[in-house]
Amino acid sequence: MAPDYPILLVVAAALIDGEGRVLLQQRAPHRSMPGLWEFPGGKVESGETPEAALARELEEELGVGVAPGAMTPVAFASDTLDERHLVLLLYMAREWAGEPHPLDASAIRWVDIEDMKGLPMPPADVPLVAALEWLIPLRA
Ligand SMILES: Nc1nc2c([nH]c(=O)n2[C@H]2C[C@H](O)[C@@H](COP(=O)(O)OP(=O)(O)OP(=O)(O)O)O2)c(=O)[nH]1
Repeated sequence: MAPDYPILLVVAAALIDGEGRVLLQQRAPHRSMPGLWEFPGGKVESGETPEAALARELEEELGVGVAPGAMTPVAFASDTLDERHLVLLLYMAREWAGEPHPLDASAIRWVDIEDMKGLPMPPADVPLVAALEWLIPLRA
């Protein structure tokens, strides 16, 4: 039987620009999984709703404001991570206030789905990329 690991609840966002590209950020050298590209977001703190946690993380990490009503839940990932079990809730947003800057990450970049498939990402993100491929309309 699998070990009884505690749940680690994480929220993340796929910010989508007018060309259907998604913003990814590169994990900093002092983090776990350094150098991997991820969706901006982070852990839900005690007493926080997922939407409040995501708004806080996007402000801290990118300096952008996203209203709770502008976040659409789209997919989740479930994966063992070290001695915890990660449950990651992915939201999509097409509107935000401010210009994103890498306040916490090594870098940010806008990528289309094909580019995203070629970037090193955390293992839990693989099914999320597949889900986004279905959700973001292909552009000619
Ligand atoms: N933000 C984000 N986190 C992700 C993704 N995929 C994935 O496995 N994670 C993991 C990495 C972290 O263990 C956790 C998010 O925690 P965090 O961002 O608040 O904290 P952190 O980088 O300091 O995490 P850590 O160094 O303590 O592991 O979720 C993703 O796409 N976005």
